[in-house]
Amino acid sequence: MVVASPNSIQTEKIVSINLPTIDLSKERATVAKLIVKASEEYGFFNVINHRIPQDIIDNMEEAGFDFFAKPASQKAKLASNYDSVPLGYGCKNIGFNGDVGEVEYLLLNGSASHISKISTTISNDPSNFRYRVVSAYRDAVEELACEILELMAEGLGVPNTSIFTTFINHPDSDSLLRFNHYPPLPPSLAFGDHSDPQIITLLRSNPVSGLQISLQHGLWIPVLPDPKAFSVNVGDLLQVMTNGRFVSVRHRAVTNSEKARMSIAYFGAPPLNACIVAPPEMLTPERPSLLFRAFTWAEYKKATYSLRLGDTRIDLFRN
Ligand SMILES: C=C1C[C@]23C[C@@]1(O)CC[C@H]2[C@@]12CC[C@H](O)[C@@](C)(C(=O)O1)[C@H]2[C@@H]3C(=O)O
Ligand SMILES: O=C(O)CCC(=O)C(=O)O
Ligand SMILES: [Fe+2]
Repeated sequence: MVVASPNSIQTEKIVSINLPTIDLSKERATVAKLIVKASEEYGFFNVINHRIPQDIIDNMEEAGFDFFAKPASQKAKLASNYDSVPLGYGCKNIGFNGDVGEVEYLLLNGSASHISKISTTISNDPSNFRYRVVSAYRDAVEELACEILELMAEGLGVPNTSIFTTFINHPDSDSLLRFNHYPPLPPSLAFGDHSDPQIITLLRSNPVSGLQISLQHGLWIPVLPDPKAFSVNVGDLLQVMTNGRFVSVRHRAVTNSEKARMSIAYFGAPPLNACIVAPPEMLTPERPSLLFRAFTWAEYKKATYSLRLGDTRIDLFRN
């Protein structure tokens, strides 16, 4: 079905299709194959029966809504530029290079000092916020991300099935958590077209639409929120490590007039010094040579932050 896009989102077409939903409780080899197929065809899929306890999700969502309901002056105190990354609170500005949108966000990294600073400002019960809310959520989604990455390696036939998980399991992994809050506004672009630079993203939102993915230039597919599911998308690094078999899909978020939307994203990233390169098993008769040169996550991250949101940074690393 093709319908006209909202006026303020220019002239692109919005196309509805059913994206793959993968039931993690089904037979392992079948699940692994389905995940590989979805990662190749869409770079994006939903997982259900993920076994993350609902109270861990509810506590995190409640903390997010409580935070965004605070006065602007209080939230603004949490803006920070840590290690050249815009961590903490941001409103309408995305990154350092002039990208704007109707989103306010809270970006957290795993460092104890950062979460501890944020916790004392955000919550009257910092220890509860830090350990029982944020850390519990992060541990749970990280475990789910590892399960999915193991299934991907199995489905791809890579003998070392922990090839991807070792990066995000690592104590120095550079993973991030991000709350995005979209106020109810006439349909407009709130978080512009981009791909996620890391290995894998696990995203969920309250039951309000807004996320769209692009499989073909100019065609946008709305992703309907499913309260039972986590949305999973392939990041740039996983596209590189699968030698282009998996696609790091471009996506964006739009506002709607009726309801506020809040999404929570986990970006699974390797340690800064990790070397990113496709393993030999990814070389096939169809792709006999490496499409991307080897690089470290530090190099890739530097390129990411020096560019605009919508830039295709991965192209800088092609052979
Ligand atoms: C404009 C930018 C914001 C961003 C860093 C960048 O320079 C380009 C990529 C952006 C992005 C998109 C996915 C994630 O939300 C994010 C945290 C990331 O790792 O890359 C953001 C960055 C950000 O908002 O800091
Ligand atoms: O809010 C959303 O659905 C998308 C957010 C997103 O793409 C991001 O945080 O990188
Ligand atoms: Fe994203």
